[in-house]
Amino acid sequence: MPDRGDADASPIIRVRGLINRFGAQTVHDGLDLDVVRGEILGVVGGSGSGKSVLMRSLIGLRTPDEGEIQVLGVDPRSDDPQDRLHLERSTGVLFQDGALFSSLTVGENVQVPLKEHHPELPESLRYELALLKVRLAGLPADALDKLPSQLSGGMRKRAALARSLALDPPLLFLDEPTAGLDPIGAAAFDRLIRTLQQALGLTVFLITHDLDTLYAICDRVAVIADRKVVAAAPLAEIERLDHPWIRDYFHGPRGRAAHAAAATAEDT
Ligand SMILES: Nc1ncnc2c1ncn2[C@@H]1O[C@H](COP(=O)(O)OP(=O)(O)OP(=O)(O)O)[C@@H](O)[C@H]1O
Repeated sequence: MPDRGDADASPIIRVRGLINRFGAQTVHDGLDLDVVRGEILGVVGGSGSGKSVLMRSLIGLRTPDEGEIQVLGVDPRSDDPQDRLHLERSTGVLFQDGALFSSLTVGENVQVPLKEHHPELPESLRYELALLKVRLAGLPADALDKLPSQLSGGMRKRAALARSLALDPPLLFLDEPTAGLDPIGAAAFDRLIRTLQQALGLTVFLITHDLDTLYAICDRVAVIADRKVVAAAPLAEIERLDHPWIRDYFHGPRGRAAHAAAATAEDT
């Protein structure tokens, strides 16, 4: 029986010596990362630095060229069906585009993982559970019977979040959840993630370009540069590091504005 990472002290995600290559291009070269149980870890890095490839490796969509990955104590590419099932049931994923089935209503979308993993549940209970998740994600009950195309971009993100929460996973992967949202919608989505993380005790791996998100909700930030995680620490520590990408990102005009906005929010 593998240790499926139930001991509280162990990191919920552990990556060692990860190497990912595409032909002659090396995207990750000896990347190490720990994600601590119960934290929101923001993952940042320049465009093409390998954030999404890292997430794909963690959720088992890509076999790394080298290195070790443990998610909840399990190798995401394990051949053991029990391990794969354990991970599928314990992780929720929100892809950048939401990836909802366009021909299904929001309620049907949320029920997809429930049908797959709990076919024994009666239809009425599945419906009730879908309603609960939709409400948890901050959508009105009448969103349940709408098609994704009938929702705004922000509501679609919430619907996709509701689906990712369908199985009550302890671990959430979010790829740029606020991309494409206006600043007010993005701030509301940030608050929702923070609230859910606290209420449900979630661990969140969150890829973002959004500096406001980092300041508003991330407990720690992992910076990917030079094909590795060059730093993983609370934001206050990251800001002090003398690394060219970190300097440009956090101390450029947008970084200063986000910092000032966060300081103002704390004062009020
Ligand atoms: N399936 C693939 N085949 C070939 N190259 C790929 C593939 N997937 C990713 N890459 C390359 O790997 C690099 C990292 O891609 P990735 O999508 O992880 O970057 P990212 O940090 O998420 O970027 P962004 O912030 O722009 O979304 C890029 O140069 C990309 O072109």
